[in-house]
Amino acid sequence: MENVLEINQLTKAFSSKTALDHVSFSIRKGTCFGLLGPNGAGKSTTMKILTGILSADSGTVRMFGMDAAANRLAVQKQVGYVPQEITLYDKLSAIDNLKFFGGLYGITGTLLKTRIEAVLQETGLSDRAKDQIKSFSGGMKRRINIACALLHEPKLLILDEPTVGIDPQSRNHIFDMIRHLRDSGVTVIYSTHYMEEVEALCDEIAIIDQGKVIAQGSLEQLFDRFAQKAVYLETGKNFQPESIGEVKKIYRRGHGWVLETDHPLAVMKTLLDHQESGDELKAIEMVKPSLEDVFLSLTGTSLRD
Ligand SMILES: Nc1ncnc2c1ncn2[C@@H]1O[C@H](COP(=O)(O)OP(=O)(O)OP(=O)(O)O)[C@@H](O)[C@H]1O
Repeated sequence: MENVLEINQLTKAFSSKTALDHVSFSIRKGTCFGLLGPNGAGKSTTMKILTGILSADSGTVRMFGMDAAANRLAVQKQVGYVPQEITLYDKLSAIDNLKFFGGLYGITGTLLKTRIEAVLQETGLSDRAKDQIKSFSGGMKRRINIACALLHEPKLLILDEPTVGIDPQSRNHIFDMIRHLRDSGVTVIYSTHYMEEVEALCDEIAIIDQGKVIAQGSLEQLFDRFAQKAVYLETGKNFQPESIGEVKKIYRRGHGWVLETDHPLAVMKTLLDHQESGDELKAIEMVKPSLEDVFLSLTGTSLRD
């Protein structure tokens, strides 16, 4: 599958602060790509370089097969950007905001009318079209902000932490919109510091920390490479966890034990065999790996810190 975006060795510093340190990744057409990292990792800086708001100190960006710096206008026409800060006119209605942003993209007349109807439908806010933005919840404002970025039917949609501080209903709506766009062939870059969002939404992920991409791949690849596999079990009093082979580490969790192992199936079989020989087994399951485990194993710190 063709790459919509190829970033190679991107660097950016603000005075003495290195924001991006040789960042490279590529994104395939029609995928949702998650840029995951803590505050200050460099996510916004990367996105601002992609949209031409900032220029990189060094490195290259290729978009749709073109050098982005040399073909800024041609590239920009195919990119929709939803910045972290909501940029709407509070005193204007949703529809007037959309007319304004449509004008910025050079869309006018019947096409503008059709596109406004389409994006309002996509955001689920058609019935609020004539209401002033100041009467909208944070989540609804965010949805209109996304609608603005979709007016010109971009092939690549870049969203910078779009769910910070919004209600669950709007969040679910945004997720549905993104999935729908992705399924219709739009490529999406989604930045967040919420691991659960990346797990729910993204096909490919780059984990960024202190300006560096520290891991990249699909969820399965990241779990496979970086998350410790484990088995959780609850047993009767006689259980002696030390007696289980192939276990690297054992610790208590809730009413049971977590057994870290590179061979969870073999450990589960051993445990089930033990049960046949009289040990009381109340629960046994594989521990589902998470991006939190991946981040912890890569950096030694928690993303939630
Ligand atoms: N205009 C600027 N001037 C000085 N430093 C900046 C500027 N913009 C970003 N930085 C610094 O660059 C680093 C990366 O910031 P960036 O905003 O890209 O991070 P982020 O991952 O998007 O985090 P956040 O979620 O907090 O926005 C941070 O240390 C930040 O303080």
